[in-house]
Amino acid sequence: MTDLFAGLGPPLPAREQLGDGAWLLHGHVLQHEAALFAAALAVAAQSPFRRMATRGGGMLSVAMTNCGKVGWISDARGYRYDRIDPLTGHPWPELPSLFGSVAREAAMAAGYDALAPDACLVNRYEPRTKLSLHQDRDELDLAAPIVSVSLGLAATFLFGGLQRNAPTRKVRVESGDVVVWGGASRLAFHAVAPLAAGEHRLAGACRINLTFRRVASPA
Ligand SMILES: O=C(O)CCC(=O)C(=O)O
Ligand SMILES: [Fe+2]
Repeated sequence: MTDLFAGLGPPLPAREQLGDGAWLLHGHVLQHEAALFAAALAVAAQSPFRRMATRGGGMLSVAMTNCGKVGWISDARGYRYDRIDPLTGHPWPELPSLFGSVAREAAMAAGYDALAPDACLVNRYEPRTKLSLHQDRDELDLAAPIVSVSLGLAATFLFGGLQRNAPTRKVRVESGDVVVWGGASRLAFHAVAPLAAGEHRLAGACRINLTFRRVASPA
């Protein structure tokens, strides 16, 4: 009998461990893919994607926007969170309710308490753009995990250790995948390799990533 699945390799596990307290949840939000993508576009219709400057005088290659109580920004003064979008002069768009429920649930699926995000950074990667090795460390609340949702073109995500020079693990992240890191891995270095060209049925030639964070400690 012909094996229809011959050559496809073993099926991916639902949950792949990337480090202590760090998990890649394969296809975890695939059933919400279209709605999440539409909600991200609605956010960008209010607060457009833009490339941000860096303190060093450069520019991030990835275009970004935010929704939630506070948004992450970078400019000549450095990195910080702000309630106001400097481009529009208005508060960032509200966090769509689907974003809140997905972040809450994905944190729990990775073994954390429900996450109540007060910030969502929306990154738009076009072919050849990348995110260099960094830590997410501008948040006051380091007890809450980071929940990162991939949509659109697949990318190579690099997950390292607590030191910049620690070896990194490279994993492919596809639309609908979620990476959650917290606890002992909360300050792990991570990066996104330059995006390969391609065409995604929903997103076209780009990848959108939603990074949900708890910036302020709960009152
Ligand atoms: O795009 C990703 O997968 C990671 C995003 C990220 O690390 C960040 O926005 O800080
Ligand atoms: Fe990050």
